[in-house]
Amino acid sequence: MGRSIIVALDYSTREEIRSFLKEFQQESLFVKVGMEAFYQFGPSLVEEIKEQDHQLFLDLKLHDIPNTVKKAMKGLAGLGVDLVNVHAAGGRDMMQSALEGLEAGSPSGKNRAMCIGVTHLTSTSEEMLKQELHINKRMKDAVVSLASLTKASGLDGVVSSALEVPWIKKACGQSFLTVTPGIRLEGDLAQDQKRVATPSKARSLGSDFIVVGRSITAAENPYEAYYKVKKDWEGSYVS
Ligand SMILES: O=C(O)c1cc(=O)[nH]c(=O)n1[C@@H]1O[C@H](COP(=O)(O)O)[C@@H](O)[C@H]1O
Repeated sequence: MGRSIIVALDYSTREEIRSFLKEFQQESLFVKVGMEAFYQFGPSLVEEIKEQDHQLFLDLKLHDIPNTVKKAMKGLAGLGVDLVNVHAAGGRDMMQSALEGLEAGSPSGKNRAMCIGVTHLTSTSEEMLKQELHINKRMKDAVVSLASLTKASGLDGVVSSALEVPWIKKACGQSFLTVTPGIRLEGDLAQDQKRVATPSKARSLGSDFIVVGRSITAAENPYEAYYKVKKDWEGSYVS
């Protein structure tokens, strides 16, 4: 898995998803199907996207008791997606059970999907961390703590904001994947996101994948917006 853009297909109709993907028949994308689309359109949407040869992140952020997460992951593994996630706050047993479920449900001869842990949502500020979650830590330390637990549980990486990536890489190693939402093009509104970065900033901080939703999907021309994000992301590449 190389560094790339993951487009969050947070559309409320299947038609909008289809017409977005229709623009990319010549190019294989990495897309994300999250709760909004999956809860409405279900596994058949995943099958439809996989048939078009796009890579797929199924973002359902599982967070439940270990046994439930294991069984749920076993079911999701059969969909043949490339990347799935859980909330790291579910703990070590839950994360290990997620991996066991994924392995048990993966079709024989196929690698299991990559599995990552969500640290602190990019919609959480340091103030919220203290006032609402009663975690008296700097955001970077709270994120690194969950990233280290995720790594110790055997997962492949984490979701965090781009701003914490250098500390995650320092604590968990360069090959530990960092998937970073909260991405905005210069001048775009942050909306509900609190920890944001531009694609070029995320790249320079070392993100492996940026997750981009509204900067692309809510643009007047999503196709052009995708290439604008791509140019900003790739333009600042430092090898
Ligand atoms: O797991 C995620 O993908 C995720 C984690 C997180 O901390 N923050 C976050 O925004 N996301 C997802 O990333 C996407 C960001 O969308 P935009 O804010 O529209 O770019 C949404 O689909 C969120 O569900």
